[in-house]
Amino acid sequence: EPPGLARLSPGAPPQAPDLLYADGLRAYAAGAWAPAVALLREALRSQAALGRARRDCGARCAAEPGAALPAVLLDAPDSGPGPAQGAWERHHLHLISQTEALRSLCPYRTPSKGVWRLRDGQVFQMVSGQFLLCVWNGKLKKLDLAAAAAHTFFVANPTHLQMREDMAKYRRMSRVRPQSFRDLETPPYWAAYDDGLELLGRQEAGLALPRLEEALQESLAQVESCRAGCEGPEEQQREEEEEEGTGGQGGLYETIAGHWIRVLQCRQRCVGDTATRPGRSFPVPDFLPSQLRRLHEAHAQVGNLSQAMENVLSVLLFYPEDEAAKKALNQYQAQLGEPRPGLGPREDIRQFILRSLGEKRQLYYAMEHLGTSFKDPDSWTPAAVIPEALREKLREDQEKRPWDHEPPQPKPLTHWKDVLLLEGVTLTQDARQLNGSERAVLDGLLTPAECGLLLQLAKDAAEAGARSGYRGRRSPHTPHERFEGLTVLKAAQLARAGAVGSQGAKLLLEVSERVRTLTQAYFSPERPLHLSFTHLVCRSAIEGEQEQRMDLSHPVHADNCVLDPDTGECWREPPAYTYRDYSGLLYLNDDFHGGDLFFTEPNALTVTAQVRPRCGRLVAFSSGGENPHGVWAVTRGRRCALALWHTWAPEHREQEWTEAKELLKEPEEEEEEEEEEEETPSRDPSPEPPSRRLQRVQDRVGKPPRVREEL
Ligand SMILES: O=C(O)CCC(=O)C(=O)O
Ligand SMILES: [Fe+2]
Repeated sequence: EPPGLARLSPGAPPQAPDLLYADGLRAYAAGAWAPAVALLREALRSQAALGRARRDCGARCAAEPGAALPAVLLDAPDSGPGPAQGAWERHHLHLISQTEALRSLCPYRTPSKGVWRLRDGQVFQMVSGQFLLCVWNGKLKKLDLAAAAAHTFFVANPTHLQMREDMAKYRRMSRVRPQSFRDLETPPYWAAYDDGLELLGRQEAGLALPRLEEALQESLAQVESCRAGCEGPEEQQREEEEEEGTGGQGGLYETIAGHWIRVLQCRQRCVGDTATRPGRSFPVPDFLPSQLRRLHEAHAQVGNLSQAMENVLSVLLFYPEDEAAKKALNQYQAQLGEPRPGLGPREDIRQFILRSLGEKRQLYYAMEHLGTSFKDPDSWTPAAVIPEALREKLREDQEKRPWDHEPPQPKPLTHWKDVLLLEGVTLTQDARQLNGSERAVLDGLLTPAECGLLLQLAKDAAEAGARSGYRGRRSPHTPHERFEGLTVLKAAQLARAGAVGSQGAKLLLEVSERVRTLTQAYFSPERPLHLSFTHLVCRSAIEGEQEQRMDLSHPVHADNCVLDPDTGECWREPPAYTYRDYSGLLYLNDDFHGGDLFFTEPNALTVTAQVRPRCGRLVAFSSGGENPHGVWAVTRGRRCALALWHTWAPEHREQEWTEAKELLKEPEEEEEEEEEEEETPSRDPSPEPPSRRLQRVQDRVGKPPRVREEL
């Protein structure tokens, strides 16, 4: 056991969680598993206690306005070099400093500096404490806790590949019960809300009510807790600014006002934060109204009409024009008979809305007069709260809003203008956006009709295979998916035999050439690339085997070398296809669940970028160790893509491509050629030089291959 570890004594007040965490890590490094687990659990416990203490203190501050103000703050406003402050600012400052002064009395306000640092986005580290916990617990044979910790970590970090594997291992262990996979950090309001909904579904409104009420109370408490935590990161940010010499220049007023605005912005985000969690979310931004709706319905079902009224009136506080709520209100009023003047919305919700609107007013004021920004997370904010001068601009922004979540606007590849083929193709993400060096996502390579034709080809080929006794086999990568692969030559042979349409087979060839041209133009304009292998691959989820899948559709790998995740090295030697230089994946559909492509760091663990397949989308990247990649499990439906690999080495050019091309020639073309050959018999004293024939084939390949409009 390393020296100087924090002492843990039951019942003692919580210690700074970051220090406990650091000690836990030291214990781990020394292999002292038992103290490591104890310290980490204590770190998590004290982190939670800290949150509660802040929340309670915050509530006390709000309840006791008007404490004495430090004179320095009140005297200060004019001392700064900023613009002269008017009465509003003075008043504002007064309010701010009042709250600030009070808050400074809160416990944990000035604990070890590191606590703030911990709060600053390092929750992940705390969660990774869970991760380490599970490793240690595995060693300590506390498997139940290990599985729960692993599950907890995994819910928060679903792309963590190491944990995915560990989870799979725990699931295979017969001693770990399914109930062990519980989320230690699921907020209680979620469990309560889920229970409430389930009971409502079973027409058990009476039992549902206490659970739904608990969910609402707990969510409001969680929002409070989040609000109370809004000062830590800001505090740190200010410290850093000061260290960098960027802070403190605008005078005390600017510093405090800036701080206050950041606090308000943070508080406004709290409902959203409470409503969201990786892997699970309430309908945001309707988090509170949606709970109130369930509540009024449940109360009405059990005949609590006055409570049904209170809840529906609360919904109307958010959305005064909500038709369904207005209708329900009328109905409840009619059922109640005599008017009840004393009945109003719930007090907790009324207070919540009043406070939130007060904050929004201040934020909009600052936006209008101090030039700060504020993105209102709520859709229920009444227009009257927004200053006239800002409304027009915000409305425009709102209209743009759906694009906020879309990938960056594709830019046309103007510098490839000379490549006629590229008409309609756009660059959606470049290497920088994909966090790599040689990676790109291009869209618009196929029309929907072309995708349809290639999907049909894959389907017909699979059926032809099934008829000849070849069943779609299990994927080589996972037992939970079927895998069908079709090469260009096989497609051409099947077309020749009439088993698949020749249009699809021809398109397959044409499209692969389209991808090659693009890949070369983008990554290797100076040095020709050749196709070395083209494969139309479909992966289908096997029904009934998709519950809690932990495996991948395609494990992380690099395409031209053997990846060693431990060292991050990639060995360019067999069995890898070492001659592959650039990879391309051209997707044909998106009507399946899961199946996104992802890139990782060379450790094969940290996901650096993800791409959702869709018709006509090409992901192209260099095939080496700089681009380890994999595919998330396909859990429903069928995912089809054209996988292509390019090489600089002409000797590795795909022979089958040329054979397929020959096979697919139309009879007239062949006749034409035969005729020509007859015209120039080999006996001819001046035979056509071989290059001429090659030229003709190339002409055909090179004739505007854009069949898109014709399809
Ligand atoms: O289908 C994909 O998105 C990736 C497939 C892949 O990486 C491969 O076949 O090497
Ligand atoms: Fe690959």
